[in-house]
Amino acid sequence: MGNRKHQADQTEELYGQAAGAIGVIVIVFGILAAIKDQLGLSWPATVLLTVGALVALGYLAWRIRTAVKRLWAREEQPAVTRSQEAAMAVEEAIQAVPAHPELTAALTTAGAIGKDEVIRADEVTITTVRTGKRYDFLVPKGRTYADVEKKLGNVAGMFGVTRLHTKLERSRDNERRVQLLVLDEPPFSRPFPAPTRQEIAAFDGVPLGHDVIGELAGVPTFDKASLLVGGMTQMGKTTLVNGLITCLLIAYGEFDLYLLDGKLSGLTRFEKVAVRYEASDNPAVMEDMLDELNARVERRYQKIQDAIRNRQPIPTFRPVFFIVDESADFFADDGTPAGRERARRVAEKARSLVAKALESRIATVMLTQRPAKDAIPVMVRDQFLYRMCLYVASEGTAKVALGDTYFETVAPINPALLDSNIKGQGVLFAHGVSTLIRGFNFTDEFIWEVVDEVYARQQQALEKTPVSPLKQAVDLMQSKQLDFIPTAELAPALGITESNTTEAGKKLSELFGVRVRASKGGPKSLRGYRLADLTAALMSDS
Ligand SMILES: Nc1ncnc2c1ncn2[C@@H]1O[C@H](COP(=O)(O)OP(=O)(O)OP(=O)(O)O)[C@@H](O)[C@H]1O
Repeated sequence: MGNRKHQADQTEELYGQAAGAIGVIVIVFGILAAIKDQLGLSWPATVLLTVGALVALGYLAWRIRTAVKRLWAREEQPAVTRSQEAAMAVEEAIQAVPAHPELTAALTTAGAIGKDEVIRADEVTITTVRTGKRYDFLVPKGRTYADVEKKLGNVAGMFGVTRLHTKLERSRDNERRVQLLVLDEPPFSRPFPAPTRQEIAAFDGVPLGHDVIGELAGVPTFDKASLLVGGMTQMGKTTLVNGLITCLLIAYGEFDLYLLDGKLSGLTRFEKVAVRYEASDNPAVMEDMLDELNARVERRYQKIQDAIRNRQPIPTFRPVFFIVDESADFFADDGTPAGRERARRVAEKARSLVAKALESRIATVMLTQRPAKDAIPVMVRDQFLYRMCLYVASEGTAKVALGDTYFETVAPINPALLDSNIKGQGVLFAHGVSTLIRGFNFTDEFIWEVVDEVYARQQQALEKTPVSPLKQAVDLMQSKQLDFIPTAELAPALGITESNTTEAGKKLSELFGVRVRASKGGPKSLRGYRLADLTAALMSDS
């Protein structure tokens, strides 16, 4: 039934098409006849001419249609095409250069680079150094060294080590370059030999210790800077500061050293070359030293003001280092009203001194084994530009030494995670950068040799100073081998005939022209002068 209907439909269509064809032929024939009639041509010529004209018209229509299409395409497509082209180019480039599998996986998982980014294998160099491996590579375009620095803890984890096992260095030539050191074993598992004089002298700044690969590390300068060192007892603070003073004596040029040895014997090796050395844990002694140094600051500021007023260049002052071992004791009070008042004064004077170090070139180094919140007043702590923390039991204690916001800084190192059995290691935080270092442990012989050399230099300089009442006093004491001379004995030697000791003291002060600390000394505890103080006054410029 369906078949028969289909056949009927086909026959019907055939009839329709035949009728249409007959119609078209009749029309064409009519048109050709009309043309023939008009042009007076023969039948073959009329047919050929008409076909030729129709073909030419069809070709023209085709040309116009393609031209219009191309024009539209050009207007609509460029943005899409270009971005597609760029994406294809990137993809091709990525496919062309293989990614470094280890670094790419570590950095993407750590979140230092994006999931769709890679570290190109041809931009990675891996070198084996004596303590581990150094990866030198470029982060993808649009990223910088800081992206890795911010995630250093996570990156270390990806290498199966801790933040303590890593060291990151930035390059001077390219913001994208990262130099990542990954240690094979915990830092400072093996001691590094103490540096030679040449190495210390060649260091660009003041070295404080070795870094984890055994290179010298420290601070660029102590000009306009002070250092606070915290760490639990027996962790190596005193050894570290002995190393620091030794390095300063070797390479920092001429400077005045004021030492307050709260541990009584921690800094004694340097007494010979110090302008003032006090072995005491008495806050009164601290206050007296602070008064002396603050007076120096005042004199220096006076000179700066005078220079500015007179439109003269600002004088360059001789650097001064005030080093206080076990400083927390000096801020403690004995519970009495007088003790509390003194503690308040000491804190204020210390704050003032550290704050004013900026222009007066007086740098303070304070060490404390009790970096508890109240051990060193916050107003004093806040003034230190450089911070160092050796092993402490908790992150909270580390914050006291390194600053309350330390753990929010870039790539911090937690001192509570240090191995307390490896003495002298600590976190140095300077100019926003944390470096794990281990202080030098110089032999006594090395330190004595350096001290003796500096002492000899100081004596030579002393001999060359022009004759003055101060110089006469120093010469007199040296010739008599006296460490202390009572006022009553010194005054007549310098031509003062006053018999009253107080008056004689005043006249001596006028004669010296600078403030020299008079103190009690000698077997009878008489008022007089110490050789160290007279020498210091003679040597110091202000
Ligand atoms: N860098 C180092 N290398 C090897 N040994 C060190 C180092 N630093 C310190 N030590 C050793 O650690 C011990 C403690 O050192 P030091 O007296 O300097 O510590 P400290 O923190 O000042 O102690 P305290 O606060 O109790 O006075 C000493 O025996 C010292 O020799």
